[in-house]
Amino acid sequence: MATRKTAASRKVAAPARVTRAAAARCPAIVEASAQKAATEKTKPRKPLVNRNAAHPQNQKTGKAKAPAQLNTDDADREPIKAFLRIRPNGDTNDDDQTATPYLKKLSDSAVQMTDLSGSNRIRLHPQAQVYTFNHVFTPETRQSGFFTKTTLPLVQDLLQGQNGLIFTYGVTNSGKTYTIQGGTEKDTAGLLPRTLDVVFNSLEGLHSNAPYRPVRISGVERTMDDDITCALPELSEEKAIAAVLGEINSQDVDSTAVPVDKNYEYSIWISYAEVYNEKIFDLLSNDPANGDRDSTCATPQGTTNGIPRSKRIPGSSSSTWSNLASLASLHSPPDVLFVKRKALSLKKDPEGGGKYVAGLKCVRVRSAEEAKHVFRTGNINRRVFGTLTNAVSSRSHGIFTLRAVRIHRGDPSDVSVSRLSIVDLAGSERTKNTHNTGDRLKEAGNINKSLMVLGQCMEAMRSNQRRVAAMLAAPGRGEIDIANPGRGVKLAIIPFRHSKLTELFQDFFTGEQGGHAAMIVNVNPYDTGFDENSHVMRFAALAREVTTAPPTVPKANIRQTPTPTERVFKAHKTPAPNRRNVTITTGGTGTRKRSEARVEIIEEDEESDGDGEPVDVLVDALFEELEDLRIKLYESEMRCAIIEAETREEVMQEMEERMINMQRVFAERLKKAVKQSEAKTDAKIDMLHQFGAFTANSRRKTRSKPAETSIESTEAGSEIISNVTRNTEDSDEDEEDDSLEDSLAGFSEDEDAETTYDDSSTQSPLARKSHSEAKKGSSTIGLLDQDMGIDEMDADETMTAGAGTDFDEDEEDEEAEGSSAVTEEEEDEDEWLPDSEPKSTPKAKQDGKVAKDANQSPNPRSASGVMKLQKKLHELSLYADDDNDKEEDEVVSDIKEKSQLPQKKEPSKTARRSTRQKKY
Ligand SMILES: Nc1ncnc2c1ncn2[C@@H]1O[C@H](COP(=O)(O)OP(=O)(O)OP(=O)(O)O)[C@@H](O)[C@H]1O
Repeated sequence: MATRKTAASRKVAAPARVTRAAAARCPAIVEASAQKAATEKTKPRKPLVNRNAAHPQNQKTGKAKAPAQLNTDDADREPIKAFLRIRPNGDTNDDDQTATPYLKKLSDSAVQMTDLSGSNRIRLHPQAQVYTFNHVFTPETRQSGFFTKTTLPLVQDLLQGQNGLIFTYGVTNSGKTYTIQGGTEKDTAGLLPRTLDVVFNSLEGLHSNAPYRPVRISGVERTMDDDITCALPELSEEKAIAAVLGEINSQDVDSTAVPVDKNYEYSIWISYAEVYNEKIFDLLSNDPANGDRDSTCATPQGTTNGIPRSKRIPGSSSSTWSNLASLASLHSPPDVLFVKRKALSLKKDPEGGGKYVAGLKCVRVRSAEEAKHVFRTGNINRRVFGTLTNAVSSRSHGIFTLRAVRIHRGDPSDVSVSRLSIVDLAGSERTKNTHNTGDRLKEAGNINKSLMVLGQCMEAMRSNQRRVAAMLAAPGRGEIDIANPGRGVKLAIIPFRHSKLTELFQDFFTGEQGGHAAMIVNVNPYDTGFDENSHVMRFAALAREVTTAPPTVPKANIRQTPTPTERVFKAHKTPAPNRRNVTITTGGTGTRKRSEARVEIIEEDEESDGDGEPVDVLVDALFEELEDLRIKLYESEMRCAIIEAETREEVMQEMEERMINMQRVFAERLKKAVKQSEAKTDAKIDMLHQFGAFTANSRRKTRSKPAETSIESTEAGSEIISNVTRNTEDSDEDEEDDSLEDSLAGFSEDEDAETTYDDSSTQSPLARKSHSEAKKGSSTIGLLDQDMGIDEMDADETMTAGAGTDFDEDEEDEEAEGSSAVTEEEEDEDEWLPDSEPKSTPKAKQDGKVAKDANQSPNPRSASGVMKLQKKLHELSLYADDDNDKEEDEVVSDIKEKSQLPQKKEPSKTARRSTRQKKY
């Protein structure tokens, strides 16, 4: 057993003063300060004392021993153990089955938390954080395995006379209650029923009948009552109540047993309290003080205790649960059922530094079954008073305490009391997530306040422990002088008193007896509360650094008579009780008629503890102010989140509209560009067609032309074609030349010429169409050629646009002289066709006519044709877009050049005539 070293000095904190800056920031402080000053006029002000150090016995000496948490040089001090339990997904309907957890297990003792929300909000903390624990339990962990690792060592400590504390911490719906109480299915019993099983399994045959019962924190008193127990509901009643409240936990039995010292006999005692709205209530109380016969079940005649009497429930007993049980079986339940309870006060234990709940019922149990029954009874009360108003969430902190009184078999004066507290903390939650108002907001505020204070206590304890460790490490600075505290290490005040929850735990952290502490952090990684969960994780990280005093087994002071104040409440003036209305619905399933009953819950405030402790108004005011600011912060965070969401929505809509507009504009432009491109291509094809028509007319003549002329012309024609083709391809790409396309569209409509060129590189659909039409024209010409007995020319030959220019000129000249084209053509054919060929057959004439008709386009070599073509080329070049201007110009000039080329070389008409004559 570890012995504790004590420091020879202690610190007394300097009285708190209101600074000007603080007063300016916080008017409430000023007000509180004024109140305080008024109080001080009548009563001499006590300095604010570091309660951890202020033990009355120690004040007698000039130098006091250090508080428990200062003994950092003691190797036996151990940090609070922290276990993480990850809840599985999919137990509740509202869970998103496909959600990705934001928690990843890295090892048996580390997890990584990553915010997957993708929110752009500025966070105070990095998005991915690694947290370490003593052990990380995955969702697959079974209740039995979890119990063995986390709670069983504490049960063993309890039976060896050491104190223990285990509490669950986490946001709402993270599995705290499941961890402690268990589920309804087989093998899902929680750690509390398992603890009861193990305790009674281990104490088999070692039960004591000694008349001792535990009092206050760790005292015992001799009791006259042979059998102290509380009134419990009958099993039938319990089932009926379960029908009303809808819950019975798994009835599994854990068969584990731990070794115990057989030199002792043991008696086991249970208390069950809850802290609700910063008030402590006894969950096992069923006596008139908390809910008497007349007040919980009023008769129709008159009133009792100021509560109007309603219908009396036939056959019901006086207790709350029996009334509830009756409610379940009634055909006509009462209109209003009144239940009343009174808050209990905390009193300072004169034998230790901590506080105990005055009047809290402590029930002796002799078997695990009996203990579970008591626990279920307490749970009924907890649900009725605390959670009926919110069926899905625990709104109170449930504190279940098992006390083991050990009496030595050989020495009846060797009596000690150890305790194990199992605490189911209410879910920490933010107001913004629950949208609570009124009573719910107050509840949430109080829950958060007590958890916040718990965190602050941890923080202060950690920092004090660090400072003391640093001080002890420095030579010659091992003492804190009470007379001159400024010289020693300055320790922060641990704000235990600012919440009922921490006040209750104070003794555990700073008391003489010490103990082991474990914290279970419950997390639902599929929940949306990332921020809340990261807050929980940070709390766990903080708690792991806090150490508790090593457990001791001091002998209990045995008191002979019970203190009357613990049994009887003093008559005093209390504020008006707090009233809440709850509607309980029963039946509605199967044959049972559905009925509703209104339950009015009356909660009276506790008495003033009257222990004369100074209450620091300033610190209280600061805490209130802090709470106000916290709520305001949440509200503003919520407003910011709403504004952010709205702004995002607006921006998104605006962007969407713009995109739709852009899409429309681009679609229109694209349509127009396609149209224009096609028109442009058509225009160019028409131009080619004009040359093609000319070629077709001249083809026959070309064959008889001198070889050099033909070659020269062929090269020129090929060049034109390649230029035009290239330009046509380019023009396909050019889709945005509005004005050019418009003009060309008109141009294209005017022309209905056909083309004879055969170039498969043309890409546009319309061009292809024209191409196929041109092919038709070509085949017509081919037919003509065949009919005329001329071999079909190849493509190059067909495209020899300049080959027959001489003869075209002849035609033009002859036209100008008034001769018909047909006659001239015939003449020419007669002139140039070989002698073996028939000069002119009627069919050939007919086909020649057809060919002529098929080429109605203006002849580019006629004066008007050239002018027209030039005009159109000019238009084309005028409207050509900038990008294609150069190429268009090239083509245009090319065509012009080529069209002029023969003219330059053209011999005079007389010369040609003389040439012909010479030939013949
Ligand atoms: N480890 C688990 N395995 C299976 N189901 C679980 C587990 N943990 C929690 N659950 C289920 O999740 C739900 C919520 O759990 P529980 O009521 O224990 O949350 P809580 O943290 O106590 O919430 P509150 O703080 O609001 O009381 C319950 O339906 C419970 O059965």
